[in-house]
Amino acid sequence: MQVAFRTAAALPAAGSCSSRRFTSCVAFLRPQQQRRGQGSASTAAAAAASSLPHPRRASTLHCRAAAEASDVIDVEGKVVEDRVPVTVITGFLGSGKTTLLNNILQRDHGYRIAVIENEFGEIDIDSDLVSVEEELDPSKEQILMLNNGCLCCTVRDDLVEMLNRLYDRRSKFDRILIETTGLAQPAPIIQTFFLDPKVADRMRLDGVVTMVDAKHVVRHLDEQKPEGVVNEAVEQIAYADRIVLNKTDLVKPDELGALEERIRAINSIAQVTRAQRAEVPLDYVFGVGGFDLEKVEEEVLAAEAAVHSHHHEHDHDHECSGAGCTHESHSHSHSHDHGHDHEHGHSHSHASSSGSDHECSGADCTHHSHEHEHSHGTAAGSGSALKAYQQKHDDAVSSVSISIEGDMDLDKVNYWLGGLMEVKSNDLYRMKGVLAIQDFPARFVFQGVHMLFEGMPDREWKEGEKRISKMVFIGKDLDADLIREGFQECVVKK
Ligand SMILES: Nc1nc2c(ncn2[C@@H]2O[C@H](COP(=O)(O)OP(=O)(O)OP(=O)(O)O)[C@@H](O)[C@H]2O)c(=O)[nH]1
Repeated sequence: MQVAFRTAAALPAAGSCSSRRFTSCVAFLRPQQQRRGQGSASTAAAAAASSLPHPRRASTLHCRAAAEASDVIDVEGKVVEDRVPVTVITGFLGSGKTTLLNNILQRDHGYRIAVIENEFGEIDIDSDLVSVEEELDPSKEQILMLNNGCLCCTVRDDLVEMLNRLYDRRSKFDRILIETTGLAQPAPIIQTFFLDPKVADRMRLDGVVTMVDAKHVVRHLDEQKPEGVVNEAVEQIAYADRIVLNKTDLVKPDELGALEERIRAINSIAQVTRAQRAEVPLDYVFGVGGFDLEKVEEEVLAAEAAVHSHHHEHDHDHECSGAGCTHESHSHSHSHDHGHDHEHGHSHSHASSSGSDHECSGADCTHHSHEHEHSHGTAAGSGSALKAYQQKHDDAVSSVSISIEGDMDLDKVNYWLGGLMEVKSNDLYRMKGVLAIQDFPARFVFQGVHMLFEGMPDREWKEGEKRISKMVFIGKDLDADLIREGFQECVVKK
């Protein structure tokens, strides 16, 4: 049996990066680091910083120090996670959240699961649909209802209270599942697990699983909302760690690729799987570790691979025969098929419903002038290994993935990333990255949600391994060029 004791992780001294977990080496923006960096900071970072209201970034960034105090360290010095894993199931109305929940609860997995259902209105319908007993029974799942509004806004305090009440009966369950309403915005729910100190200390957000209705998702994604009003369907995809493209029986098989592509363009980090009746393996939903720093690298790599294959696919399915058509100059090459939803009278703003259908035959064909805004940033940077991609559909929410070879200047990264977060925090939904910092033998991994940021040194760079920094951002109205430029400026000049 392992002996465990609690410890508070010490923050490193200024400039040192020796502790296992630390919050000050990269992008934690101690004011003195900002000032040091300011003189030599990048144009992009300087531009970003010039619009800062005041230089108090350090206080707006979330440090994991508080949560670190709850880390349980075993005798060998390893951190043992003792917080309760929580899975959030979200997805638009009717996408299959309750079906997934039922699937999970009916399986013989051995977990004791506490379920929090969130239902609009006073009449609780969903709990009737969930086939478990409500009575507290240690061997059964329990269902707790939050009926007086949407989890994402009006009842977040209720959620905190309910989570804390649940924790008092910690010995009776192993995991918590939260099913949101179909109109929930995931951000406030996610933030609850980081912002409320008690909850952060007791619970660990394992992952956000988003159900997507293959039949109707395009209609929801394309829905034009008034200025300032969130498109919940887009946001639910953007914040996801795992996406279930459900109800595949209701669309033609050849439409699924385009749907996945549309999803990946919004969120290149999340895994996407197809399903009918929400039938997915349990480990697709549990043990996701979507907010674990230890998993950042694989997710960043997967996001990069997704972007590559997306890029590659479209290089193939686009044919131009016109003299004036040069693929290199195209800002789009997507092949969306939005046609499947037309039975609902849906129309969208794309000039062409399908990039793949499009043939260039005229001398004056310039794809990049098409009304729809599909763009890939291409490899850029003179001689550097910098690559940045942005897939921009009409959805303002997209993923930007950057990878760059060469050591980064810590002060500059701090300054740039802090500036970016300060200026774009509302629009920066999620980000993950692995950085090569000058003179640091270990890689630095980080992840963030809006202004919440955590990072730590990871394994050491191996002998002969290329020191490549990679980052993925998911957000709204992201300027890929500006992000790329700012990041490029952080590379140590030789
Ligand atoms: N054809 C088909 N129907 C499905 C599938 N998955 C779920 N359904 C049905 O779709 C309807 C909505 O599913 P739910 O699981 O209740 O969806 P939900 O996301 O919980 O719905 P809300 O609570 O209204 O947000 C139900 O009638 C399900 O039986 C599927 O893969 N194919």
